[in-house]
Amino acid sequence: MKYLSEILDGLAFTELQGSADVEITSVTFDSRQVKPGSLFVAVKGTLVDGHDYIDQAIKNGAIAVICEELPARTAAEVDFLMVADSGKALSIVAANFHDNPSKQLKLVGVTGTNGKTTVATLLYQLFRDLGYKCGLLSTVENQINDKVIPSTHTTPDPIELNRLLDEMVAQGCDYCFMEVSSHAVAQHRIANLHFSGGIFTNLTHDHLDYHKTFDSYLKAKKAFFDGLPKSAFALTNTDDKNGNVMLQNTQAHKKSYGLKTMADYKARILENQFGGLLLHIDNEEVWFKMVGTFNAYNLLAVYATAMLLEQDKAKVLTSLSKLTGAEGRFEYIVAPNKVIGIVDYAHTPDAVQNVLSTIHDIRKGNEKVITVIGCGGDRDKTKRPIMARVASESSDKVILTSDNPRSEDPSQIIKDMEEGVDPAFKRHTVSIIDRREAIKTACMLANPGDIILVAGKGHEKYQEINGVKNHFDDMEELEKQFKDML
Ligand SMILES: CC(=O)N[C@H]1[C@@H](OP(=O)(O)OP(=O)(O)OC[C@H]2O[C@@H](n3ccc(=O)[nH]c3=O)[C@H](O)[C@@H]2O)O[C@H](CO)[C@@H](O)[C@@H]1O[C@H](C)C(=O)N[C@@H](C)C(=O)N[C@H](CCC(=O)O)C(=O)O
Ligand SMILES: Nc1ncnc2c1ncn2[C@@H]1O[C@H](COP(=O)(O)OP(=O)(O)OP(=O)(O)O)[C@@H](O)[C@H]1O
Ligand SMILES: N[C@H](CCC[C@H](N)C(=O)O)C(=O)O
Ligand SMILES: [Mg+2]
Repeated sequence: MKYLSEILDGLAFTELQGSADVEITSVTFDSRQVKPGSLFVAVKGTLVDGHDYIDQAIKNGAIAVICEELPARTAAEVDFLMVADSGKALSIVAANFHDNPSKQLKLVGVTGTNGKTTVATLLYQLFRDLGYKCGLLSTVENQINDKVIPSTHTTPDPIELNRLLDEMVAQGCDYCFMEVSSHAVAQHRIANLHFSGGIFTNLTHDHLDYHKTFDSYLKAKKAFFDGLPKSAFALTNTDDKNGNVMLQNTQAHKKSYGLKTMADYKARILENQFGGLLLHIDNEEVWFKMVGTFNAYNLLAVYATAMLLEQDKAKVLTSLSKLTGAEGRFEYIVAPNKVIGIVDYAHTPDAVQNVLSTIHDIRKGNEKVITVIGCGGDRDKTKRPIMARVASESSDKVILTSDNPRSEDPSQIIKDMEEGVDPAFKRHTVSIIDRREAIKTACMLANPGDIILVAGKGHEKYQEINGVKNHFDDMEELEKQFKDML
């Protein structure tokens, strides 16, 4: 419980109706979650306008409302505060309600199109191994020390986010490593958090359904770096085309990492094979368990962050060399007949390209590469033909299938993908709507030594069709098929 005046600290409001400094029991932006004594923040969303639910919030017991437009008639017993942007206001009141927990932790955010989960998870695993109490907020799961909390978003809403950070403080955490999605920046989910550092991995095509243009997608990512405080570090990948752009307007300490260009933290790949990576990193040669050039970038970003957080170099490299990263990222199994199955969360054109290039780099001879891939429904449609083109050009056989169709017709999603396949590659591309059947077919087509890539769903344990999430696990499907492959 907190007094309204405490929760409003730092919030600029233009008009106030009612003046009682009431006690607030909870803060919410969803009228359905309102309880007696709640502060309701009316936010204009992508589907509906929270202002239309103010009456319902009051009926459910709200005693204060923050909004951008005052309703025609306001209830006398309720405090109304008018603000320019309710989304921003929400992040301020959510942080105040929980006593600004981000200021009591060393909070490091990771942004970029690909690699956020991998980098944040490796940092969490590394700092746990170094003996610290830590939190993790990621696409796969949230963690507070060893407690696992299921995650619904890559970056939670401001209320959930501050609640989790508050619990981390209560559990004595020193650090929190979190993913910062572009949606989160655009929707002010991370506004008003105090970061000790920011990491940029890369920027390639994704989420154009939401951001409309690549430029506004870049601006959302950059806004995170622009907002970092002077005391923080801003660590960028200088090999990425937009790596230096990210640093242009930040007041944080500018730091860089890269494999190719001049950078503060450098690494070179000496060996890249199924068993792992041998890197020349900051003048040391170290074997890592993680595979592929993209993971060399992720490992280097993690190493640089650990150095910026003043950890011991030798301990960091020893610990990092043992880690395997997040679930469903280049996870592989080998069948009794030596067919290799890889599950990877590649769901952008660049990620598909990277994972297939890695497979080509590390396969021993001319083993066939069979790719099973789909694209999510109700998400960026423009990436569908490109993902299919990339997959067909870099595989010996491609099975186009369903990912999470959500509310869309799966056969239409597959048609959108087929449009991208060059006629020269059509012969080795088939479409099978049922993902289970698609994986089974890939296994039937594979000869000993061949490599099957099942892309797009990684760690996900469900397939969402028409609002229903049915149990589905790519690795489990591969394991079922592999058992009988003698
Ligand atoms: C498109 C999008 O990002 N939507 C997010 C957004 O919802 P919204 O504001 O559009 O919600 P809305 O349904 O229009 O409702 C508007 C307001 O009315 C309120 N309302 C609504 C109904 C009602 O009865 N009463 C009521 O008060 C709602 O609580 C809300 O405040 O804000 C919500 C709270 O933060 C999010 O849960 C929701 O995520 C949806 C479910 C989603 O799918 N988001 C994805 C695209 C997303 O955010 N992905 C990124 C990562 C992508 C990546 O990994 O790269 C993520 O960070 O997870
Ligand atoms: N540094 C990287 N550069 C390019 N591709 C990468 C990189 N790291 C991982 N990938 C590819 O992208 C996929 C997703 O990786 P990861 O989950 O770490 O990214 P993410 O940014 O968290 O994704 P999301 O936006 O869905 O949360 C991996 O399975 C791999 O195929
Ligand atoms: N975080 C990503 C996940 C995509 C994963 C893919 N399996 C899909 O459902 O589209 C997104 O929201 O776009
Ligand atoms: Mg992620």
